[in-house]
Amino acid sequence: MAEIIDGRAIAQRVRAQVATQTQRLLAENIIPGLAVILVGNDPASEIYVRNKERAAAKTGIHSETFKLSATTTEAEVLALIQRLNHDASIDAILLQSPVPGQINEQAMQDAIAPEKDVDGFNPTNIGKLFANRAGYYPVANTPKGIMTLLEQAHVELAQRLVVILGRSNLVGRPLFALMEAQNASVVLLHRFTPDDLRHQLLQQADVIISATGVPKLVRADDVKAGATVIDVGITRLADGSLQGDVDFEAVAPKAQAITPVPGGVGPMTIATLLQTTVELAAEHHQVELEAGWQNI
Ligand SMILES: Nc1nc2c(c(=O)[nH]1)N[C@@H](CN(C=O)c1ccc(C(=O)N[C@@H](CCC(=O)O)C(=O)O)cc1)CN2
Repeated sequence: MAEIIDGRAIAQRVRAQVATQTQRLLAENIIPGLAVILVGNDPASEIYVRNKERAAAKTGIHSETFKLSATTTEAEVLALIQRLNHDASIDAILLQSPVPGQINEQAMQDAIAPEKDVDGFNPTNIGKLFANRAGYYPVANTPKGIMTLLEQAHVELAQRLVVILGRSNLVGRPLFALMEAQNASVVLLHRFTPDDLRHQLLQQADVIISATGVPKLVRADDVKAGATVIDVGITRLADGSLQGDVDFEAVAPKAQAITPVPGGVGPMTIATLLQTTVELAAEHHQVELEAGWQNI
């Protein structure tokens, strides 16, 4: 039976480290500031944003949430982003995704100042990631959190075959770059990959990351014995339960390590958001954070 990678426990350790780092910054009169913009009434987004507010407050980060109506215009969101770009009390700006149809999400991501782009969605930061530039820049929090999970579970990436299912800007694409930078051989598959090719590649993978939102897409016969399986998919079923992309019961007995849904990757997204907020605040004030995140 596989090791179950406990995302809640690892996220808790990241949050404790964020609280410690925040205390260090506060001692130098630096208050890390996070602005979260929520446009519209998507019920899941409302919960995620509330959880972000609560988690920030618990760690000592100053957070402000801007709840805008579903009819807010693009010009209004842009004006808010521009105001926050110039607000010295704000180190990190996040526009909760998805946004209503009248708003061009990419244009808003482009408008967030790269040095406050806590989601790492601005093309300047994406470019640095894909060019494997040295120095600090923000990276999308779900893939960054997955890298923390793998590190904490002592999963080796160098010289391993990693297969990623799903090429979103939120998960698959940045994860591809992060894994490649760790000297993994990475294959990024998507909805146009033929089923038989997907099956053949998955069977060879040392590490599988699935971020498709297709319930139970990854089955036991897709997985090589001893592989590590990371499930990013979260689908709410008719009975209210959550189902991942991986058939957990069937795959777990074959895998070396596996994340559950819920309680795997999900909790890392908010913990890593707080981590990135503190890192951005430290960057802005040119303060070196003493302990590395690897000490969690
Ligand atoms: N601007 C952004 N928008 C969105 C992001 C993001 O990183 N930046 N990610 C997701 C939503 N998200 C945070 O925003 C998020 C998703 C899931 C979880 C989580 O803890 N999931 C739990 C299950 C929760 C449940 O019961 O529904 C788990 O998997 O255990 C936290 C945050 C899209 N938008």
